[in-house]
Amino acid sequence: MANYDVIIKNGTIVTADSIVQGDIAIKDGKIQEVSVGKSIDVAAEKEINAEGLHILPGLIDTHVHFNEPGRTEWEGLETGSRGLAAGGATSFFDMPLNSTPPTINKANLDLKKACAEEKSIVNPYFWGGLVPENIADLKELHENGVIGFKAFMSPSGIADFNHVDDETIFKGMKEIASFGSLLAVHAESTVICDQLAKEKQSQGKTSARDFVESRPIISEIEAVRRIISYAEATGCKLHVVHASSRKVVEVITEAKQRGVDITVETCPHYLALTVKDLEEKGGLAKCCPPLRDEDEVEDLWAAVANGEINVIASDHSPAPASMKTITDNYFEGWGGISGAQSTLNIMLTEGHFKRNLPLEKIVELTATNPAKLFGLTNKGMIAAGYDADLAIVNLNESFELKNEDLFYRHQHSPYVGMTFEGKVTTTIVNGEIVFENGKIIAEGKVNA
Ligand SMILES: NC(=O)N[C@H]1NC(=O)NC1=O
Ligand SMILES: [Zn+2]
Ligand SMILES: [Zn+2]
Repeated sequence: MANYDVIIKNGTIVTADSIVQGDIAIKDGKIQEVSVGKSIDVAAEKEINAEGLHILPGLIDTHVHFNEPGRTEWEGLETGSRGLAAGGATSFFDMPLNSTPPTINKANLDLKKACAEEKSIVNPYFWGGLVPENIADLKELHENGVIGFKAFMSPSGIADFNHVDDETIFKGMKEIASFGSLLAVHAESTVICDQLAKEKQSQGKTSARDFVESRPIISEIEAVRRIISYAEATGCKLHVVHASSRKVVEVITEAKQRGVDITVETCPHYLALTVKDLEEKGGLAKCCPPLRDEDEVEDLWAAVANGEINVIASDHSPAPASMKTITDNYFEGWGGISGAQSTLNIMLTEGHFKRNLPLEKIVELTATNPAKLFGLTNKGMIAAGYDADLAIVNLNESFELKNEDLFYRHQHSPYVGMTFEGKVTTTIVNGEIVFENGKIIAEGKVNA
């Protein structure tokens, strides 16, 4: 009789504060024992030899758009969660848009939960939406387990998910504060972006550079400053998603120092791609806020290294290839990066290997902080009692990402063609191996 379900032997165990050599024993979906310096010699149903491999807490991707139900032809819970598993992620927080209906009331949340229950091969969590029409629904969404609320301060690109006016922000934040949840914001200034876009388009200026100039860093800063004021006026906890520049992060850091309860996310694309990629790759590299120039990328890495960023998340927001094709007008075509499978690859290649970012820091930003900030008390850590959500990585293996490696509904990504150092060999979710040596092996799931 096996005492454990799985034992991972002789791996290099990476947490947010240490790197040690040891064994990990798993039973009933939980880490039962982590043994450093002494092997666990107990029978197990499955033994994984992790000699020469690194074991990280599975990534918790706090920002994905899996678009199901209703827009599954763009991306779905099955394909999206497979992409995550292949990239070493074991949990995700799905955004309230671009599914139809959007997650703006309990009935819609229930629909999404049912889809995820049936199809996701990693742990699903959900954001609720804050839109001008649903302040009365926020409390019930909170009581039904949403992670927090997401609002757009500028148009979302989706007809059934309206962006918030200032009055909605204020009322919504007051309401969210009353039951102790938090608001995540897409912070770009509607006025600045709309006016600049109109000017550009009326002059026939529609290049990649024109598009980027129509959504300048100051537009993010204006929106972030405004929302910080509302946070201070209402006492609502705030999380700013996808900051594209350290200049945006600095405004947040200054507010933190004043005692504002605020955190900030950035995404791999702002750390690995530039306007040049937008020019060369076209729609594949289009997103909002847009990619910035090289000096901004270096500054953002400095912010990551210095602890000014709380969370790295993918903002995976794909669309069919036809919607990502841009011929000459960059104001057309879907804005959203297809990238959930590559977050760890980018953090390892561009962060650890190229810029000496410690592995512990990568774990902190992709797993430990997300778990702590959003109340996932059993996740984001490798220690006895925690959920057995793990990514096993071979840091000595490199590979070039190919379209056919992607598990998404649409096999494209701006990261295709990049050579990554470090490859995920195995992903374990709640003690079950869901991905191993290039293959999804989750049992009992749709088409697994
Ligand atoms: N609706 C949606 O997914 N929007 C996302 N895409 C993007 O590039 N930025 C976003 O906020
Ligand atoms: Zn956004
Ligand atoms: Zn998003």
